[in-house]
Amino acid sequence: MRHIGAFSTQPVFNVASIRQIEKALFSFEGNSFTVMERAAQALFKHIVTKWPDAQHFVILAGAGNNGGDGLLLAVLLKQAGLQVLVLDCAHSPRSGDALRAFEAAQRAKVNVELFSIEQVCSAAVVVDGVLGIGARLPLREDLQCVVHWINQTKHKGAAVVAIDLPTGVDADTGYAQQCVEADLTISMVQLKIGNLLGRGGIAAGQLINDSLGSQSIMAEMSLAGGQLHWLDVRQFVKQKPCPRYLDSHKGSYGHVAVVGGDHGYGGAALMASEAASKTGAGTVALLTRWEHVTASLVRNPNVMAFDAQQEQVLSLGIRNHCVLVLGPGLGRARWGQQLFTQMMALSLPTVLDADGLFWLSQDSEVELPIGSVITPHLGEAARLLGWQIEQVNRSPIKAALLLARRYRCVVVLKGVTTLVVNERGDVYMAGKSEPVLSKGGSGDVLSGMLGATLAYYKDTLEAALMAVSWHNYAAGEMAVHKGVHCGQPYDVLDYLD
Ligand SMILES: NC(=O)C1=CN([C@@H]2O[C@H](COP(=O)(O)OP(=O)(O)OC[C@H]3O[C@@H](n4cnc5c(N)ncnc54)[C@H](O)[C@@H]3O)[C@@H](O)[C@H]2O)[C@@H](O)CC1
Ligand SMILES: Nc1ncnc2c1ncn2[C@@H]1O[C@H](COP(=O)(O)OP(=O)(O)O)[C@@H](O)[C@H]1O
Ligand SMILES: [K+]
Repeated sequence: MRHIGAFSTQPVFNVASIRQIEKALFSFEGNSFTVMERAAQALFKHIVTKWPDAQHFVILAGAGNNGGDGLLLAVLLKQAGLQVLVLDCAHSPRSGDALRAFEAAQRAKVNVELFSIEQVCSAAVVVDGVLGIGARLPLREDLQCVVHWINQTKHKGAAVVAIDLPTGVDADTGYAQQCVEADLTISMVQLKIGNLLGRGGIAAGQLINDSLGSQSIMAEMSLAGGQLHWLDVRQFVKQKPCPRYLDSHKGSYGHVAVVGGDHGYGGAALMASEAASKTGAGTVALLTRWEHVTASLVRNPNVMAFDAQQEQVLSLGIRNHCVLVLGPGLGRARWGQQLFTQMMALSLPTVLDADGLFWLSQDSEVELPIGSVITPHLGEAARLLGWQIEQVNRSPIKAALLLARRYRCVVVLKGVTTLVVNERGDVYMAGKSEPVLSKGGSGDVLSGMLGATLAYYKDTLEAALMAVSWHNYAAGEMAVHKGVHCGQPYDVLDYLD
């Protein structure tokens, strides 16, 4: 556990660290098979708790220890008087604990058949014990058939449980081309990156981690990849994004200046400024094209709207100790470029988003002001790094870390699960899939929210985590009330209270 402000987060590990923890756990317990037995008990407990009426189970078991867990689970289900069939997917001989588990299943007279794509399945629950953290991708062709069969079975109505992680997901990155789509994933020992990020985060379904007793031995271990954290958005939002106190005034909550909105893109700047205000900034100014000033005043009279080209705007709209949100709708023409240069020269903590990131990528000399945050999506991160988008998709943590070090700032790498990373190398993963956010404008709202939290919190990382969590959580609430199609990016702001 790590504490950020009043909140705790869960540690997440790469495969190398999980192997280290497992090794320590095996030596603490005296042998590894005991741990596999405990894994099977944990699986049994979680599955019968979730599906108390299920009578019929099918378990797909691979050659490794993930299959071993599945085989021992089959023994427990049989002993409980339930119907269970193991479909054997091992195309190499079993050894070690996996072999012992297979022998235990045979002794218990568990029904084991060789997997065939023609197999008809009427089970209520199908368990994926094909591959765990030992998987090397791409999947061999026969295992691709197994994955396809499991997903087809799910479409016919069975519930799917993945042991440790869905087969087909890369445990170190969450990347997958074809993978099992689980309803429930029971992660063993500790959370892995692949349980949370990218395709892996979606394919996991509901995620439970069972530490199998590893918690107590981890305190003394120094682990590679120990800087990774999972943040439960629901826990973070117990505190309002910018909590208000009784003896406060507008100056207590800081000033945010949103800069952007070239011709055609006024909406982006309007949404960002509205977001800053509704998130709780004390005062908000919008510096935009004069054509957008009236629209802003009509929609949000609380936001001071200025023509960015007027000389005196700098003294009116931008104040000492204020935070800038630079980029929403800034555009890639001369107007945007000039504003970018002018604003960077002020050395104020800045949220750099959208076209602000474009201008950043065009100028290798720029140094970001202290306390700044950049908010790229995968494409913007790829442009800043000179990578292909697919490269960022496959290695998002590496990409975010490189950006945080290069620009000496906090990086919010946006996606279904968003990464928040600082220069020191702390990595936070936050958010669950909210397809209602997959609409132009969602990023603009987030950048405005970030402006407000950055003005409020002393700690830049905490500010970023607060905005990202609230954005994701409020989107979920908004989707319930307005629907995933009708809900608009700015509607998120009605669910912050
Ligand atoms: N006592 C134990 O050993 C414990 C094991 N655990 C389980 O063990 C798993 C790790 O076990 P393993 O290290 O045996 O790894 P896996 O069970 O993930 O699989 C390794 C096997 O799959 C094969 N394989 C890998 N990639 C493949 C591909 N693309 N196509 C075809 N075959 C492929 C390998 O050659 C090897 O035979 C964890 O995920 C977890 O489920 C945990 O439950 C903790 C306790
Ligand atoms: N399916 C999704 N699940 C969760 N969050 C999402 C999803 N789709 C988009 N988002 C979030 O919405 C925002 C989109 O930002 P961005 O791509 O910059 O949009 P825009 O530039 O159009 O405003 C990000 O915060 C991203 O994390
Ligand atoms: K699995």
